[in-house]
Parts: sequence; structure tokens; C-alpha cells
Amino acid sequence: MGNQVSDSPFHLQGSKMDLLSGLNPEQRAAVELPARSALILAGAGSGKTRVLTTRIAYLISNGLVSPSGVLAVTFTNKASKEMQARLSAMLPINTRSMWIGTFHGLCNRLLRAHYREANLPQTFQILDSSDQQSAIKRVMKALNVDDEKYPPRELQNFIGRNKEQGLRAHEVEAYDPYTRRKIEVFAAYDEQCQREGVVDFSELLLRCYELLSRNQQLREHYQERFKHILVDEFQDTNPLQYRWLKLLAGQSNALFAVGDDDQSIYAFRGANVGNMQELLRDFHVENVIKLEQNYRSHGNILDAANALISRNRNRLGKELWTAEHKGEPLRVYEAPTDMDEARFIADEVRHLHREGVALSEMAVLYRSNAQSRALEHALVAAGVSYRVYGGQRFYERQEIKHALAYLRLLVNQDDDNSLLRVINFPTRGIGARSIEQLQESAKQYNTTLFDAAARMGGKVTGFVGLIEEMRSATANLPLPEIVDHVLAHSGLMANYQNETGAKKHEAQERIDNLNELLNAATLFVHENEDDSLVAFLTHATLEAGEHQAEAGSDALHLMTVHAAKGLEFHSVFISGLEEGLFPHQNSQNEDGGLDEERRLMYVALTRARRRLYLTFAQSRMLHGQVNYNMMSSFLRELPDELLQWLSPRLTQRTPSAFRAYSPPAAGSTKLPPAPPAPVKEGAWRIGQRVFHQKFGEGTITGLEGNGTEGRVQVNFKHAGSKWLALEYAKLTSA
Ligand SMILES: Nc1ncnc2c1ncn2[C@@H]1O[C@H](COP(=O)(O)OP(=O)(O)OP(=O)(O)O)[C@@H](O)[C@H]1O
Ligand SMILES: [Mg+2]
Repeated sequence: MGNQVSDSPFHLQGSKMDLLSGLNPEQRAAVELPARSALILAGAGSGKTRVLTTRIAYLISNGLVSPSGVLAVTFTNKASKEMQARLSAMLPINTRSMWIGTFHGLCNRLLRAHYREANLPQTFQILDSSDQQSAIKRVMKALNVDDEKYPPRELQNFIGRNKEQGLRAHEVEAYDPYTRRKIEVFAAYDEQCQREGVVDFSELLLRCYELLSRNQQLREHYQERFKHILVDEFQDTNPLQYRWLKLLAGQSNALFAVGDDDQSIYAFRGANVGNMQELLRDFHVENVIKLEQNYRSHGNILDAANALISRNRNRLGKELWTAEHKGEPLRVYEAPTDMDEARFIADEVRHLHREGVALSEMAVLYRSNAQSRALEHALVAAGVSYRVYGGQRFYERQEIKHALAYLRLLVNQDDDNSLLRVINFPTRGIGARSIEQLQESAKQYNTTLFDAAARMGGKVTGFVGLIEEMRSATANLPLPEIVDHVLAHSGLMANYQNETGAKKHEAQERIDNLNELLNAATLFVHENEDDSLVAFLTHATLEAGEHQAEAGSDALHLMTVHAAKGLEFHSVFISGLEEGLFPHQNSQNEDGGLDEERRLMYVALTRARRRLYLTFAQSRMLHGQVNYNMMSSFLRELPDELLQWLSPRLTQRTPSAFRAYSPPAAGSTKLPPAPPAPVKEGAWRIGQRVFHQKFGEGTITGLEGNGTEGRVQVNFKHAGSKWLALEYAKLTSA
């Protein structure tokens, strides 16, 4: 059973003063609180994480607890590594063996230590989401469950949701035969996992919770051991996590929670700010300590964040101030296109870097992962090393690799790797057994897998047919339309569109990314003489993997706002501040959705210490078409006097506004890219009949903008009315 609690206190001469000397009175009071449960409720950058870390050091160095008596929960692995590093700097102890980690990490550790009691094999494996889905499909097959009536994804969500509420199959209530059938699958799936010695993510937490709640001896052992339980980002814990904490805390241990209701950004995953109220009640918390001084940001940044968040309803209410001076205004930049926005950011980064700001002290934040592609492209071109955090680089993402594999098969059917990647993705009933047979047959006749597949018959040959069909259908199409065709006909797009429930968010990201691939193809055609599919695939291979900064080297941070929680940087760029993108359009249909987006924006703003850029683009490519979004309402919610516009402030998108585009006034740090060269005006007129390769014949019903930025509205005979960018639409007159 784990480490024993050491009796010998840990005394470090003089460290008490050193540890506390840099803190303000409230922070100090929080660090020195007696061993009772407490809630520190405080805004961004007020030192919550610092207080939590210092408290651990304080308790240990004063002999109030041994290092093994502490359990600290962080939100990400990155955060737990940082906490260990900070602790090591404060205490001469090995922090590696301490129980500091994420909920999943800590549960895994407990289950490994007590695998027998948890009824697991010593080497139990963890299923990721796609492993889990294959496992569910096998169960369904064995039970003869119709996967049209019961989509495997729906079952996956059903199982996950119930486990996250602490429910096993036999505890789920069934009101109808449909649910009863799902419960059967749930039960059989758990049996199969048990037989095979695997656990999924939600099982980690539930199994650990059950272990502790059923095994009194173990529970008492850990309750005896973890005298101090400390939780960072408490506002984002879900109900099962909270129950797990309660169990470990028992009657007498101290739960020290720090959090900020204004930074609660995981409600969509079941996190519950209400936990804060429950904590006060369940743990008889008498003192809620508020920290109101922000040490991170200059005044203007903080004023902007405060002004923004003040528009939210139902806040617990707290003020933030800083002793720092106002600093610079927030820099706003409106770019003509998303590519210009990305180039502007790359230029500014280089400029700041030349002035001495380390790349790792800068971050570019975006709302959705798909936005990283345009940014990556510009950074590669500018030679800036960067690292994508909390997600993969664009061309390494699963769905992009799948799409590229299909495209590769179109140009080279002998590419066995690509074939193996997608022969059964999306699933088309080609099992591991068939693939083995295929490989044997290819070996026997010394042919490629594709040739072997053509001979094999059944579903495998059906796949060959699909590739051949797609190849002939796309033979004479321009590159973006080839990509579009393959996304639609391979079933990739539909596969993600069919996601439901909790998986929907992830699937939406994948769909956005696939659309982004289409944008990449469209752009590629414009930037390259050779715009063949082969050339594009070569380009994709080169952009993947080549420029990712090496581990440990100085590199710019690229990440979603979600992934940036708890971090800070000298300079931050918040990109894509457009209505529909940030705030995300999905938030409009969800109750409290806009408030959650605003909290996300608050998180983004408060990451910056010294300099903040807010950027957006007049036009952005989405699904191969140009979208004209409005400036984000969040930008409008920031007080005018805090903003410095680097581009002329455009309130309306009119053709004259485009013509008025000019470099920013002197005094700003950097010139934006030159305005697009106007093309011959009047080439198109309302009422004119036109032809588009994909949509066919139509009539122009609207014109807007000018030059490469111009767009037309066309009412197509068969495809309905669409706005198209003149630059990309390649219209001909009919
Ligand atoms: N008393 C202090 N004196 C000087 N600097 C401080 C003090 N307290 C905190 N800081 C610094 O302020 C910054 C923000 O602190 P910290 O990250 O702990 O805030 P936080 O409340 O956890 O923020 P977030 O809500 O974003 O997680 C850090 O750089 C930290 O070192
Ligand atoms: Mg923090």
C-alpha cells in the first residue's frame, strides 16, 4: 500500500519567511489558513495557483504535513508539471513522487497501486475514444444489435454520460424497450472490457470512486494519508469528480479549493459551477477568501477584461485591480482576409522577437482548432518556430490524415499505407480478419494491396470500386472540387456529421478541419503554378512535421483558448474575433451559451501580461467559399478608450470602405500588408448570366466589394442563391 505517512516533520530553516514574503496579506492569509476546508474565490491572475503551490510548500516546510500527505489536482498535465517545478524551486525535495496530477492521472495511479482490489489486471490498458468505439461495435455485433437503429456513437455517449454520473448499467432506469436495449449493450460492453482487461476514460474515475467507496480499509488508509487535498480550477470539476474529492476528504481532511466562476468554460462537458456552493455547504466552509489584486496584467488589459465580464449575469461577484500602470492600449487589427490576418500576426511576432521578447513568451489564441491552419501557413512562410499545444498540428490531425489518404489513393492506388488507413474508415464492415487475408494474398501473388483487394470480392472489392469511382468522377475537376468530392463521397464528412451528444463538439472540430482542408486546396490553387493534386499532396507532406519546433527550443505558442487556461504570456494575440467564430455560432442556440463564450473571452484577455492584440478578418474562407462575418460583439463590448486601431476603423463593409483601406497611422509598430490591387471594375453587373463549374448556370443578383475582395451574389438555376468571392469563384459569362 503506497507510501507511509512520515512522522518526521520537514523543517527548513528560515523558509517560512521566504515563502511568505512576496505575498500580499490576503494571499498570505490563504496560505496560512488552519487545516480546515477553504475556498479561494478570485479572478484571473490574482495568484490562486501561486497561493495553492505556496501553501503546499508552506505546509511541508513547517512540518504540518509530509510530502506524501498532500494530494493536489490540476487541470492539465502541463499545469501539474509546472506545479512540480515551482515546488522543487521552493523545497529541497523530490516532487516527482508527490501526488500531483489531473483527475485521470491520479485515478490511474490509484488503480495501478490497487489493481487487485479494483479487480483489474496489473497491466490494464486504457482505451481512447476510437478504441472504445470499436469495442462497442464488437459488442453490438455479438448481441445482434442493429447499428442503424442504435448508432454506436450514441451508445458510446450513453455509456459515458451514465458513468460520469456514477451509474452502472443495472442502475440506469429504462422507461422503454429502446433504452433497455442500450442498457444491455452497456452491460455487455463493461463485461467485455473486464474480460479484456481494459478501461475507458470515464471508467478510470468511476472505478476509482467505487474502489474507495466500497473498500473501507483502503478508503480509510487514504483518508488517513491525504490530510491536505488541494484543487486548482475548481470551477471546472464535474459532479463525479466532486464526489471523488468528497470521499477522499472524509470527515476531517482539509479540502483547499481555488477557482474563479468567471473562468468556468467546461459546462458543455458537464462541469458544474454549482460545486462551489456545494463545497461551502458540504465542507462547512466559513471563510471564503477573495483575492482582488491582479499581478499579471497591465491596467488597460485588466480594465478591458473587467468591462467585458461585467456583462455576464449570475456572477458571484468580485473585483480585480492592479498596482501596475496602465501600459499600452490593446491593439486592434482588422485584416482584409484571414490570410492577411495570419501574415500580420507572423510579422508582429517577428518584430517583437527582434525587440527581445522570447517566442515562448508569446501566444496566438483561437476559438477553434481549424483556425490554426492559416496561422501555421503564415508562420512557416515567415520562418517562425511554433508549437501547437493541446492539439495536433493541422496536417497531423486524424481526420486530415484520413482525407489525405483517400486523395493519395486517387493518384497512387499502390500506396498500401494509405489503403490500410482508410479501407475501413469510415467503417464499412471490413474486419481485421479480412485485412489479414488481403495482406496474405498480396504477399502470395506479390502484388499491392489494392490489386489484391480487386480480386478478393465482397466488401473489400467494394472499396476498390469506391476509389475507382471517385477517381473517374474527379478526373477533370479543379483541385478544390476534387477535395470536396472526396470528402463527401468517401463518407468522411458524413461520418463526423452523424455524431451526437457529448461527442458532437469534437466532431464539429473535425468537420471544421476538413472544411479547412478544402480552404487549403483553394488557396493552393491561387498560390501555385502547378495546382495538380500531386503537387498539393507534396505540399501537405512538407508542411506536416517539417517546421514543428524541437522540444525545449524557443517557440511561439499556438493554442485554443480552452488550452490556455491558467497560463500567461508577455504578448497574446486573440485571433478570429468575428461573430459566429468567437462567440461561436453554436453558443447562440444553447442556454447560457453566450455567457460561457464571454467567460472564454475573459480567459483569453487575461492571459496577457503586457501586450494584447485583437485581430479579425473581413473575409474568411469556410468550406471553399468566402464568408463575410461581422466583427465580434465582444470587441464592441470593450471600452473604446482602451483600444488602438492599427487598421482604419471600418464599421460597415461597403465597396468604398474597401477602397478606403490604407496603411495605419504613423506610430503603430508595423505596417499591415498592402491593400489588394483593384481589378478592372464593372466586369460584372447585376442581371448578368454566368456559369460556375460546380453550381452551373445562374444570374447575378448582387455585387459587393472590389478587386480581389469583391464578391457576387448569384441565383443559380439548380443550386439556389449563393454569395461567392470573385477571386475564387472563377465565373464565366454564360
Ligand atoms: N504577491 C505577488 N507578488 C508578485 N507577483 C505575484 C503575486 N501573486 C501572484 N503573482 C504573479 O502573478 C501571476 C499570476 O498568478 P497565478 O498564475 O497564480 O494567478 P491565478 O489566479 O492562478 O490565475 P488564473 O486565474 O489565470 O489561473 C504569476 O506570474 C504570479 O507569479
Ligand atoms: Mg491559476
